[in-house]
Amino acid sequence: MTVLKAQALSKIYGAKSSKMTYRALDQIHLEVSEGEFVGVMGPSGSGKTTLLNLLSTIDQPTSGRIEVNGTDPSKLSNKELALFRRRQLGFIFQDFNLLDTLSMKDNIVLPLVLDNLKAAEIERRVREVAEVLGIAAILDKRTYEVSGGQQQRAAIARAIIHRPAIVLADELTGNLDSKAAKDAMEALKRLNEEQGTTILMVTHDPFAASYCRRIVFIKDGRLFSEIRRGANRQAFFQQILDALSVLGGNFNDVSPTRPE
Ligand SMILES: Nc1ncnc2c1ncn2[C@@H]1O[C@H](COP(=O)(O)OP(=O)(O)OP(=O)(O)O)[C@@H](O)[C@H]1O
Repeated sequence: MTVLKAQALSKIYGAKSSKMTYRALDQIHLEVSEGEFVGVMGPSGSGKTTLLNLLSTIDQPTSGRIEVNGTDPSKLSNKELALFRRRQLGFIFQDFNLLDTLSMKDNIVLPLVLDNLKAAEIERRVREVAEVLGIAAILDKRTYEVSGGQQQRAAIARAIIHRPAIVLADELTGNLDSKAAKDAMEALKRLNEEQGTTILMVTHDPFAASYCRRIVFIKDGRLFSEIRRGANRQAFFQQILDALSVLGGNFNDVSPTRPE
């Protein structure tokens, strides 16, 4: 089943009346099926953030259509859109976006509290996701008492606890050291393989990307190429580096020597 469908998506920044317009995305087609783990890569300025902002309904396309689970968010009222975002989408950010005043557990359960789930069901779900993400022991701690890696895994728990149709992640390993990045990616891989969580992740990082099952590359706002992982992640890592070198452009964060 197709969870996310983007058809002929274009984004032009700048007012139509002004001469200063910029075509950041040009006729992007992208379909993500249920249970897929898709990476989006491309040089700086290629349009990755713009694409993610459109898919996450933070911004609207200049032309083209988006559907998530059969719903076109542009047809929703503001109130319906807020509900749609809260129920159908899960977000993971580079800087975790956890609330410092709350415990890890209170951060994680926020989407369920907003949806008025029963306390016993909330408790059951938080235990379940904390177990999968290896953060059961730190649920009562605050952000400043745990590592960046643990914060990111708590943020992943918050992104999936309400069982969204798709999880959208933006440079989720960008603020993590290599060990924490590996832990976060292994956790996402487990969620994808064992629970069928559908994930779309924008990243600069070939190591993080090697955990995806499919990667689409964009350049100058257009789809450039696509690769799929076979059984071997190491081989896929090399394939990603090769694809990036063909793509060209500026990849400041690429570190091909990162330890496995
Ligand atoms: N609000 C805006 N107004 C005008 N131009 C913009 C705006 N946002 C982005 N752009 C331009 O659109 C292009 C795509 O930007 P975007 O941030 O989507 O790229 P990116 O691939 O995410 O880059 P990076 O990897 O550096 O984060 C860039 O040339 C950028 O300068």
